[in-house]
Amino acid sequence: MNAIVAPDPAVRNAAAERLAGLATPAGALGRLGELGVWVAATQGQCPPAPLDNVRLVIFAGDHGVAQHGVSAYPPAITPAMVRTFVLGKAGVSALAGAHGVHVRVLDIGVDDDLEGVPADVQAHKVRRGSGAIHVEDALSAEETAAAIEAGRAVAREEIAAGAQLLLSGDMGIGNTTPASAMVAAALGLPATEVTGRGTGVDDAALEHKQVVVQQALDRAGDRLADPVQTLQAVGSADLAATVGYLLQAAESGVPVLLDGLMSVACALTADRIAPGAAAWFAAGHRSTEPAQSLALEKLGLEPVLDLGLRLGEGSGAVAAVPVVRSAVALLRDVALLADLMPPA
Ligand SMILES: Cc1cc2ncn([C@H]3O[C@H](COP(=O)(O)O)[C@@H](O)[C@H]3O)c2cc1C
Ligand SMILES: O=C(O)c1cccnc1
Repeated sequence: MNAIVAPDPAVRNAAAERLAGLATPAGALGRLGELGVWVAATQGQCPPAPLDNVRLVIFAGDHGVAQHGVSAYPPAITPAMVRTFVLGKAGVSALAGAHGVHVRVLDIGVDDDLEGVPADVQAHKVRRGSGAIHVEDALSAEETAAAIEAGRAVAREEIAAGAQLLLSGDMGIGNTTPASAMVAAALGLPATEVTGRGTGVDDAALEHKQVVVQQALDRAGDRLADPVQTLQAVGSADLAATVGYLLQAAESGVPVLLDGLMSVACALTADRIAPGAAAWFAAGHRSTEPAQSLALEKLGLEPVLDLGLRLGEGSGAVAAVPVVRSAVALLRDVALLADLMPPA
């Protein structure tokens, strides 16, 4: 594990100074000002460069626990949606098309052979489906390491393709159950405080889902004190790959815009593995899932958008991209007040 170097503090100061000197009233740009300063610090240059190459990776996988009444939808949706991303017809595809974001979908642990989809979608596949976490480990130790390394390799590929900003997305029926367990493990909270409705389960199913999450936490016991063991016991292949992707981005000094529950649960886990990683992350949106807000609070991240969105796929991150680009444009293109005033 390489140490995380923080975004450049000298550039951060220079950017904050430039922001304060813009031809606007002090503080008038609000959160847009702060975001621009963050981008500049992550780039190590002020003014920051425009974000022309923004890249989303959707990590897909199935979850054994989805066979046990925790989702409003059947697992067969997962491979169907992978095909839909490939066709560019999912919710996030529409947003990415509107905002010029490159999308890549990867089958990390889908319980299907996905015959006919381009081979590169399965280039990093770890296994077919992850274990039902309330009764068994999600992964073996070897699979956990392989999934984290797969995510790291994907981040390196995206960075080599010129990524200036990386986004993480998820697809996998049942995945809000392991993601909630990961947040509970990191924060030491009981299932009742973290578990939400995911795709929209009713009251009875929510109660059952809370029991299932708590069973997973109790089964894992002391292993939850360790973030990698947490992934092995109550995570999944796709979530472990997402953690590797986020770790590699932070280590490589490439900023990340986070999405909803799965993305943020993985960011929290990455920051447990490599403290300081979160300095490279910004939060795209606030999801309706309680665990997502709890994790954002722990990471000290304030979401850019709050739209009541609970789609996943990276949609909340992609929706926030124009706001981040706006922040960059302001810090780059607004005159300095001092340059407008006649010399004293
Ligand atoms: C058609 C459809 C498209 C989706 N796109 C993202 N999700 C989202 O919902 C799932 C998580 O919720 P739960 O844990 O309740 O199953 C994940 O697949 C997530 O990406 C979808 C779900 C459905 C049904
Ligand atoms: O927070 C999310 O991203 C989310 C919430 C519900 C279902 N799918 C995703």
